[in-house]
Amino acid sequence: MSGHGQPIPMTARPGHPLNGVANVPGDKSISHRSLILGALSVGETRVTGLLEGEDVLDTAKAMRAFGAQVERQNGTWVVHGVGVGGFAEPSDVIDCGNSGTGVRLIMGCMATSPITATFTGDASLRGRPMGRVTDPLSLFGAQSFGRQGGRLPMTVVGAREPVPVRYALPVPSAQVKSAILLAGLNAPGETVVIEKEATRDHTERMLAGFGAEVRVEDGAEGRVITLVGQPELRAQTITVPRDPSSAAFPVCAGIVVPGSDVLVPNIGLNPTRAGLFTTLREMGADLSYENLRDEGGEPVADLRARFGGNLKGLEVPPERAASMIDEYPILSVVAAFAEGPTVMRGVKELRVKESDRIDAMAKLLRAAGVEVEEGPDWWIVHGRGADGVGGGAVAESRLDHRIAMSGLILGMAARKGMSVDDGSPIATSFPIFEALMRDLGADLSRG
Ligand SMILES: O=C(O)C1=C[C@@H](OP(=O)(O)O)[C@@H](O)[C@H](O)C1
Ligand SMILES: C=C(OP(=O)(O)O)C(=O)O
Repeated sequence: MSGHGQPIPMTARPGHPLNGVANVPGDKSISHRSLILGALSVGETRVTGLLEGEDVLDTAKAMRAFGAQVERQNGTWVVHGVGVGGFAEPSDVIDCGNSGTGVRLIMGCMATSPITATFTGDASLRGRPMGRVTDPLSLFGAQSFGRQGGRLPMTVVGAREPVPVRYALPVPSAQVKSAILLAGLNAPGETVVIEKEATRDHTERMLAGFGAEVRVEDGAEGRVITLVGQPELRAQTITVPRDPSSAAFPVCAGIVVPGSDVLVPNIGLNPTRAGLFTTLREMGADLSYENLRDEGGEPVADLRARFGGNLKGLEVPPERAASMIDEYPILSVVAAFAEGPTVMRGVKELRVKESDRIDAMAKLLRAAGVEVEEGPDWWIVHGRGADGVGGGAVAESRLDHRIAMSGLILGMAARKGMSVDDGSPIATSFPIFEALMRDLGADLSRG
């Protein structure tokens, strides 16, 4: 769990081109879901390529607390599930560390069982809104008792006689959608979630892969997802693909650090996740998709990112936001090295992530000499061109891995480098970031 150890100050310095192959770790979203769906299945689920970051390890611990067996055997994660409706009541508080995905999905999957669980997390997670999940869970018959504003710690009392739910998402959130679908697993009848904008669809796809009946229809109201409750989920063998959200960091570093040529192999280009790469290409980045192929019904490519030095700012289409929601911090770094403004609208959700990411990046960029304007759900970064960013400051990472990594990538290309006060949160999603960036040639040090 982040935020419990000593802060790790880190500094990145310019003048070191990045070259080589970057093998980024497994997808965080799919890793959480592999453990959770494995725990809700009958039989032995085997998972290779699991992201062994703190967020996912906290979910593994939580699944054990609800009665599943979860073990790592020679690099493969083996889960012996308890079946839908088989969760036991945990004997202690469930600590999900820094992970919004972990806590919200787990609340969903226990909310329709007759058990009670209390959830907490680190200071970042305790500041994030949980009402977006507990409101729809109350429609199944679950109750919740948390702090003011629907904050953790929070106790969820699962419904004894759950009823299925039909719910239109008020916010574009895959976590809320997933919590409802996971709760719907143990409710009789059909649970329906409607989303106006498509958010990442891993839960729907994986539920179908584990044997649940899931229908997805595009209608006038948006995407309508229907799950037939009380299936028997069957254990699966899963190979977790590499994480496009982690790939974003070496890709963007390759684009902004002069002289770089970086290959990031095997990255899924599921349209619900790939918005950043489309945007970078529109900005004029030298980013190519090599060896484009189909794996398990999804497009996959090796991403090759080279420094070109002639990026142009643009307006990111707001309807693209969900498909790149975790990538706005690193996009704002690329935008700083572009010519002209980059306008990002429809991104209110950035304010309720591990930190308020608009505020955190605006302060970081301003400290580096970049002008930023912001409003409740928009921000504009005024680019300074390929060699126009000064840097030379220490930014606060605010218990937010993506802010820490974004600050360090900025430092690799800014004239005076950049430091962050605490790189320890990086271990939540990308534990090998430091070693991987150094292997590419980055001058990245602690202190
Ligand atoms: O479902 C998921 O795995 C995730 C959904 C997104 O959150 P929201 O659902 O809050 O948008 C994203 O920011 C997070 O990193 C992972
Ligand atoms: C928002 C993120 O994660 P979570 O919501 O799971 O904490 C993220 O990884 O950028």
